[in-house]
Amino acid sequence: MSEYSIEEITADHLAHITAVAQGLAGDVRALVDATVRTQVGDDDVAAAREHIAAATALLRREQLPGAFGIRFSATAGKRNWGNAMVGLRNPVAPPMHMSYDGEKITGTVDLGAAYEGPAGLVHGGILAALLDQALGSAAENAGVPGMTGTLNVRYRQATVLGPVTVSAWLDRTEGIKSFAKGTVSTADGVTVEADGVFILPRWARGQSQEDAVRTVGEG
Ligand SMILES: CCCCCCCCCCCC(=O)SCCNC(=O)CCNC(=O)[C@H](O)C(C)(C)COP(=O)(O)OP(=O)(O)OC[C@H]1O[C@@H](n2cnc3c(N)ncnc32)[C@H](O)[C@@H]1OP(=O)(O)O
Repeated sequence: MSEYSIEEITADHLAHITAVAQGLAGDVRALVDATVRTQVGDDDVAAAREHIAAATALLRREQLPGAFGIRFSATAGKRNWGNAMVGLRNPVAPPMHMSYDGEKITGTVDLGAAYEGPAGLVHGGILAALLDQALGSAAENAGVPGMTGTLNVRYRQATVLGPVTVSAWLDRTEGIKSFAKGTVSTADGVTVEADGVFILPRWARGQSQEDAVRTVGEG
């Protein structure tokens, strides 16, 4: 799995690149929201597109050959900055901010117009993705990581666009299988429930638990 790598990084450099990455991703998220909601005329859209094309060309001057991958270092621990749900450097990620309280995980995220499904409501696929991430992270955090084998999602009531809380915890393990559960909540209460099976893949079995977390972990 060449997309996992280990690198040395100083605390100062980490602080610097964190700020740069968060700034850029935040700017692009703002651009996406502005794009969804803009009501300006054609001339302004054309002018904006020129600016966007110039910015894209600037960023393309030096690119990674592929995805960001997952990088480990002594200073930063695991950096999954390209992750589609939590990636610090990925403007597609809402992003969900994760916090850990023992084996319980809480993700907070503010879902704006870019995440709409039904009118004014969050797209169901986005909610499933957030739950996948949180449940997988709960298994990983409990030391029993795995790839998502099955994820069951029950949409109990509509999730209005806006602030959302995702909760996840490990329910039980059976050998190399971890069973995790979770919910999505808003001011309306629990809107979505999920349970999932996370499986340590064959190629990671036989490694130490620490190495398995390192090589299978993706959250
Ligand atoms: C570090 C941490 C991470 C941390 C994670 C952090 C957050 C992650 C969040 C994002 C998660 C993702 O998106 S992950 C990406 C989406 N998922 C994937 O791409 C997974 C693709 N699928 C696979 O790679 C594979 O099918 C696996 C790994 C799921 C299983 O393959 P395998 O390893 O060959 O499994 P195998 O030996 O045949 O079976 C082992 C046991 O699992 C059962 N089993 C096999 N497949 C499934 C299944 N889909 N659903 C249920 N159960 C299954 C079998 O019946 C068997 O049970 P028994 O007979 O032993 O009882």
